[in-house]
Amino acid sequence: MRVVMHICTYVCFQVVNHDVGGEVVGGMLDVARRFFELPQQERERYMSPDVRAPVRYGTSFNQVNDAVLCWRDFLKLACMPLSTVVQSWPTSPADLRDVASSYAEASQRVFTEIMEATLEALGVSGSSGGVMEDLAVGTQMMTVNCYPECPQPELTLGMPPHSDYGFLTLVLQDEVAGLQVMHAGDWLTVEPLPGSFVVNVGDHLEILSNGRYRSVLHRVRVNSRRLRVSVASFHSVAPDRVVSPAPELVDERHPRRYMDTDLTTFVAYLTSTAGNHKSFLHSRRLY
Ligand SMILES: O=C(O)CCC(=O)C(=O)O
Ligand SMILES: [Fe+2]
Repeated sequence: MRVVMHICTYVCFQVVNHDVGGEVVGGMLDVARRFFELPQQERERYMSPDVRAPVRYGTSFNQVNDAVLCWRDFLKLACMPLSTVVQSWPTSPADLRDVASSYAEASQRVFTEIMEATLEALGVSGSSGGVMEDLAVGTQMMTVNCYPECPQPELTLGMPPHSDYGFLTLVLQDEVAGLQVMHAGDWLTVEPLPGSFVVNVGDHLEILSNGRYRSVLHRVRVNSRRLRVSVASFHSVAPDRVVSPAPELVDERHPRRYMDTDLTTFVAYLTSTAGNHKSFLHSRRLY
């Protein structure tokens, strides 16, 4: 695969010309749409208060803590190890398991390729405690988002400003704009490029890179005209695996900026607070 990257802003980029077939990305958006068209009772079977559940349907951002609800429904699917977790995924639409597992595999493949290039660019490839090996047996969570048409879009958001927790997030958006990233004090809309992946730097990469790469603050706006669907795939190491600044990137001129962290600490943080903005990451900062 030859990845061509279009730098759309300073803080995130879109990948086009990847080797994931149109039927895989198109199929994923299509089955996502059909899932959200299912009767409410069918979807509600997957509701769970347990944020660690391998399949979880819900609404808003963090339903338990949000003071103001967001205009969004979601289906979260754990994707690793795929052959085990797929058994708990929804059985309806009938092709969801097949289509979503092909998509999850493709996304993990693209992630691995971009992550290898990223480590090389940082000068930590082949070392840093075998991060690629840890990622190969790490975690992948897929969030399928649906933002219905909203009669008063100026009163709410699809998602509040936040950064993602993992190393990189691959976002597949349909043709409806809504995702915005913060750059130099302004919200920039990431224009949908059909079939492309938007790649966001997450908190774990900010920590690993000792702040060379910054996780991107982003939000989702809703509109009154068209429902929007997106699929975000979050990639990280296993929940108990510690993420720390790569030793190669810490020296006298670049002191260590972050405490060690792991996914378990992040989940505990999320269940205790609204977790908006970059608050989790800031809680891991040393100065
Ligand atoms: O809907 C989008 O474009 C982005 C979704 C997102 O930021 C997330 O699921 O964390
Ligand atoms: Fe996000």
